[in-house]
Amino acid sequence: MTVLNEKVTTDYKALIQDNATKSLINRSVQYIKAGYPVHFTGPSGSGKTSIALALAKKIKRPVMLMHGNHELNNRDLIGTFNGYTSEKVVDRYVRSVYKKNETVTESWKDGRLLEAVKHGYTLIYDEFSRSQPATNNIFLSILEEGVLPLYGSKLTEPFIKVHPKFSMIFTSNPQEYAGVYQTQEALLDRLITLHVGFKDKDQEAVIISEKLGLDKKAAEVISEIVDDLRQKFGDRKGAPSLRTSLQIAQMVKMDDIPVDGTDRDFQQLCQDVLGHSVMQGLELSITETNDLILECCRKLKERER
Ligand SMILES: Nc1ncnc2c1ncn2[C@@H]1O[C@H](COP(=O)(O)OP(=O)(O)OP(=O)(O)O)[C@@H](O)[C@H]1O
Repeated sequence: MTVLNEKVTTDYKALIQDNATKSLINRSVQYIKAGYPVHFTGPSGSGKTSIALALAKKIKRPVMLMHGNHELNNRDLIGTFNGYTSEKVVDRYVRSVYKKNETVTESWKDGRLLEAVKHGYTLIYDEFSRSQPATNNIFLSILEEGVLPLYGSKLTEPFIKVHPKFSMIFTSNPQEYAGVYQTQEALLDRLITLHVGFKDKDQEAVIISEKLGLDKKAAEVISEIVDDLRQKFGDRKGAPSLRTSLQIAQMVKMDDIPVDGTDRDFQQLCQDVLGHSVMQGLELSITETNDLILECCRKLKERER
C-alpha cells in the first residue's frame, strides 16, 4: 500500500509545467472540486502519472496511489480478514480455582479503496484499465450512489458512505496497448476524460534541461533525435517517449558522455536506450534498427555539451 500525504516533499522540479500543462491541472482541480473524477489518457510516457500526482498535490488531501493490474480484486480494494488474534487469560489467584478465558477474533485489514473512501483521501488509480472491468464495477457504486458496497467482507454494514472529501483521478493507456481491458461505457461516462499527448521537441528539450540541469543545447540534440525517430512511427504505438529522452540525458550527465551525434559512446547509448522500441515498433531487424539510430545521430551537427 502506498500512502502519500502532504508531509511528503517531492522534488519541486518533478513536473515542469508549460502553459498547457498548468491549464490542464487548473481545469482538473475545478472538475474535482465540482465532484467529478478526472481521467488522463494518452500514450505511455506522455506524463499522465506525473500530472495526476501534481493535481493530487493541489487538492491538499492525503493521496492514495493504486496501480491497475489484472489480478486486482475486491480483497485488495475493500479489505480482507488476514488472520486471527487470540487472547488468553489464566487466573490462578486462588490456588484451588483455575479460571481460563480465551477469545479468538478475526483481524480485518482495510483495502486501499475502503481506506481512501473512509478518510476522504485523493485516490490516484493509475492505469486503471489494466484491471478487469468486473473489478472496476465497484467504482460505479461510488460514483453513482456515493457508497462503497462491502461485498463479501463479512462486515456488519453492507456499505459505507463515501467521505465528502474523497476524490478520484484515473489514468490509462489507450485501448490498443497490450494488457489493457476495454473499459465499460458506464464508467467512462462518469469520468471527465482529458487527453495527454507527447509534447513537441522544443517543449521536451526544456523539460529535459530543467529537470536534469542539462545544458539546453545538449537537451535539444537529445529531444531532436528522439523526435526524429518518433515521427517515423506515424500512427504505430510504442514510439519513444519523453521517458526515453530523460534516460539518455541522465546517462549523458552521469557518465560525462559528449552529446555529439558522431561520438561512438553517445551513438551506443542511443542505440541501447532506443533500440528495443524502434525495432519492435517499426518491425526492423537489429541491424536496420542500429543503422537507423546512427543515421538520426549523424544527421545532427556536432554540438557543445
Ligand atoms: N512535464 C514534465 N516535467 C518533468 N518531467 C516529466 C513531465 N512529463 C513527464 N515527465 C517525466 O517523464 C517520465 C514519464 O512520465 P509519466 O510516468 O508521468 O508518464 P505516463 O504517461 O504516466 O507513462 P505510462 O503510461 O508509461 O505510465 C517520468 O520520468 C516523468 O517524471
